[in-house]
Amino acid sequence: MDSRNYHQGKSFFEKDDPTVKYCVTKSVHETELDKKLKEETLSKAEWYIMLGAPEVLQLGKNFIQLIGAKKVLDFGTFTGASAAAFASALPEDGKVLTMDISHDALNSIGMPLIDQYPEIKKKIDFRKGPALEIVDELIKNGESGKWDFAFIDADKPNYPNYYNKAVELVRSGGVIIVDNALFFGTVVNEPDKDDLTRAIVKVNEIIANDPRTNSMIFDIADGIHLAFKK
Ligand SMILES: C[S@@+](CC[C@H](N)C(=O)[O-])C[C@H]1O[C@@H](n2cnc3c(N)ncnc32)[C@H](O)[C@@H]1O
Repeated sequence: MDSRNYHQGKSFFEKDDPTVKYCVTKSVHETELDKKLKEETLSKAEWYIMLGAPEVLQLGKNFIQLIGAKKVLDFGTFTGASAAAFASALPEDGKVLTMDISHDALNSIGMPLIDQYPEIKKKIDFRKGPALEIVDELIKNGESGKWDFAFIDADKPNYPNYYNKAVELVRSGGVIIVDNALFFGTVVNEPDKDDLTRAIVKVNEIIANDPRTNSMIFDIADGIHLAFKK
């Protein structure tokens, strides 16, 4: 851990803030599985701070349904919370391809819960390996422009690469959510803090100047950069 306040922003760490509580109560609709994954991850995972914020996952679900998404890319599985949330918003024939270099947290915490919901599990393709290699393989196999939605939430130094690959893979009208766009305030207060912060600053710059997408940064949870493929 470093000097960042990793408890800043996400609603499950801001329980005493009445505005956060109001917004979450009025707009976040977690499934039973979403709630179980959140509770087990927060209580059992060593790196529980990595858990996706329910409000960000809700926004992802809303976009998935709005654009009629069927194919979702999920960069960073961890315990499976984002993959399971997105799968719950997809139609029967929808698919989430979720990528992670490790399945330790998934196997020990997430999968025993996901196993209890076969209708969700059958929509998720759990791939173990470096996400960059997996998406490069997709591009090589002619999958460019065939995906609807992407959520970028894996290793920070690769965020610029993941964004560029996601723009390539997502169709026109598709949506990309880049998580941690404010990186606990460091992109504003200490943009040169370290390689991780510099990578987030860089991806925000790439998106801001990208003629392939329209975009907007939102100050929810740890910040998200939304990109809409033209
Ligand atoms: C912030 S967590 C993902 C959280 C998850 N999306 C959620 O909503 O709870 C980041 C994950 O990225 C994974 N990761 C790190 N480097 C990676 C890489 N090169 N390729 C794929 N996944 C990676 C980590 O193992 C970790 O589980």
